[in-house]
Amino acid sequence: MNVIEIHDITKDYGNQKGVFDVSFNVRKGEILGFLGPNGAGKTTTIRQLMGFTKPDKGSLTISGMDCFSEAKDIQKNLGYLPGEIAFIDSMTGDSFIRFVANMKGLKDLKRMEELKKMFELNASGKIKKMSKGMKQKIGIVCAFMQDPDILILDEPTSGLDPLMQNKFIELIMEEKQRGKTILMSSHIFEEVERTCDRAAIIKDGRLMAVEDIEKLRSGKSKTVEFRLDSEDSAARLAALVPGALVKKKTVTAKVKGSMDGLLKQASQFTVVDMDVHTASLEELFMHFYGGGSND
Ligand SMILES: Nc1ncnc2c1ncn2[C@@H]1O[C@H](COP(=O)(O)OP(=O)(O)OP(=O)(O)O)[C@@H](O)[C@H]1O
Repeated sequence: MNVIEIHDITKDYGNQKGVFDVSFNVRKGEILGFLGPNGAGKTTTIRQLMGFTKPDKGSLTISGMDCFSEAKDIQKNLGYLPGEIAFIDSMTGDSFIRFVANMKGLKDLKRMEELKKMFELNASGKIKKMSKGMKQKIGIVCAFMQDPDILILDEPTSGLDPLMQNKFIELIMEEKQRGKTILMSSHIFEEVERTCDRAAIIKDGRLMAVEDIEKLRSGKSKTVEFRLDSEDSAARLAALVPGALVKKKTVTAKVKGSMDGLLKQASQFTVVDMDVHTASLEELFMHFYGGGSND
């Protein structure tokens, strides 16, 4: 069952800016990573999901309700972490959190206290004097304290140090265990790899792919390097393997999927050494961005 549905939306800001013909869904209990370079259209899409702007064409629904006309009802059961939080700088962090809790009609503040403890947040000072990381923690507390079933998070770990990024990943995994549905935009592929079931990749306002993280992993290529006993053997092996490169006694080949064929070819020669390099998920990520190669 889909909780979030985006049907063929276009929001055209002119000059090729905006989002164009974007469609994807987030299933119940799923964590979907929304990835893309700066200016790709992640925030534009998220703002339409929040009902802040209306698409020029297409529709968005959350739990079957229209994101624009029924935004108020949707937000009763939704946690939202904006990319840039509109703080009231003269307030203390604690008074801001209480202000948001009041707005949401939240009476039980137990979860809020748990979250503050989890992120080691002392929010008693004025927001204007806080670091970006502290402000981000306040945003996280505000998004999760109501214990909503659906969460929309725009670059949730932005500004957090590595320790706090890990805490955030723990929190996300806990929430997933508890059946929450989460859409999370990110620049950090490792974070998406560790937490998400699927990734939707957007570039220049257009959706490039929606893939299972498992499938992305299995689609990665490996670079295999053989060192043979002679230059002659190396040249003969390279001639058997399409696309292989040869340099003196070394043969380098790229493989996607099973390595069996390549190993059988190499076993006809005397292999002195062998090295296998698996493309990192980040390399794969760059491939989707069009900024590198991972063929
Ligand atoms: N209100 C607006 N008017 C005109 N152009 C806009 C408006 N909002 C966003 N844009 C442009 O639309 C494009 C998509 O922006 P968006 O903020 O959605 O990207 P993003 O993927 O969230 O990027 P980032 O990772 O930098 O946050 C950008 O080129 C941006 O400048």
